Amino acid sequence: MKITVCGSTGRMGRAILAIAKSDENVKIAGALEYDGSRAIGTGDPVVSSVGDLEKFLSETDALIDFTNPESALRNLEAAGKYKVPIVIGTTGFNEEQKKKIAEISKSIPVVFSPNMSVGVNILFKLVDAVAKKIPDYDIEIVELHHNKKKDSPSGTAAKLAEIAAASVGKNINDVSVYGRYSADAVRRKDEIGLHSVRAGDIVGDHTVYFAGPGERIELTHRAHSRDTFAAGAIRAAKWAVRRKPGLYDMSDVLSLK
Ligand SMILES: NC(=O)C1=CN([C@@H]2O[C@H](COP(=O)(O)OP(=O)(O)OC[C@H]3O[C@@H](n4cnc5c(N)ncnc54)[C@H](OP(=O)(O)O)[C@@H]3O)[C@@H](O)[C@H]2O)C=CC1
Ligand SMILES: O=C(O)C1=N[C@H](C(=O)O)C[C@H](O)C1
Repeated sequence: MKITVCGSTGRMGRAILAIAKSDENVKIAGALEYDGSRAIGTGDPVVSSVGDLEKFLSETDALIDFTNPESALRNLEAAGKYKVPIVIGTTGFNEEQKKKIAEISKSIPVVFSPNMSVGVNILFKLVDAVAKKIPDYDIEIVELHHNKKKDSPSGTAAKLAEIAAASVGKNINDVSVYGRYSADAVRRKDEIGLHSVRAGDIVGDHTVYFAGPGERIELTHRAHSRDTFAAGAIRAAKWAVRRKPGLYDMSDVLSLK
């Protein structure tokens, strides 16, 4: 399978290329960076401009994107034009951008997930199960990431909150609270709080708290290495090339549904 990676010199792009190089079933068709990046023309494989994406797509079985929401949408449109399946690991999309992703997935397979690790996708299931059993317990989510991360809360924390809210019969837009900085920050009963820590080189930790009278449950996932996300992205790409057009996530890839 031939893959092209957008955001190839980023933290995730480098991890994906390293894993792809050690997989005899994967060939790297393209390693792309934004037009004007100092990385262009350097590296092994040589980094090319995303401006040439269409040229690479004709030789690509699956595109993998770990960039930012704006460039991911441009790359998705090109993938749609060339009918190339795409794996989107990028996070931080707004509702309108998510609608665009859903629209283009009518013509190509799109695997779109804020977290490609096996463990976090199991955590999604655990949170749903626990929330349904104890819907009256207070739910709070804390995520920790490295000090270079742009979006907050993490895409994973946002998804955990969405799942927890739906599991107790709420819409996350009605109950989410981001941090608490106020002289009047007393918790409302149905709030779901999301809190972000940015420090050092933390790869990514997520904890969901369920707190009730005299006790609490903490469900925590800690990523030790970006390899877990990178391996998941490559697994998703291999899976996507055998699928019909549609919007999929890692629970489809991992058969967790
Ligand atoms: N789904 C998952 O499992 C995971 C998702 N992520 C998400 O992936 C995204 C990337 O994370 P990370 O690798 O840490 O971030 P980085 O900033 O390290 O990497 C992003 C890369 O994309 C490059 N880039 C920017 N614009 C373009 C463009 N138009 N075309 C091609 N490349 C471009 C950046 O270049 P430059 O730095 O020069 O701007 C950079 O090299 C984030 O949204 C993050 O939240 C991260 C880990 C796991
Ligand atoms: O930016 C990161 O690093 C990560 N981003 C993803 C997110 O926003 O959820 C996944 C992972 O936690 C690492």
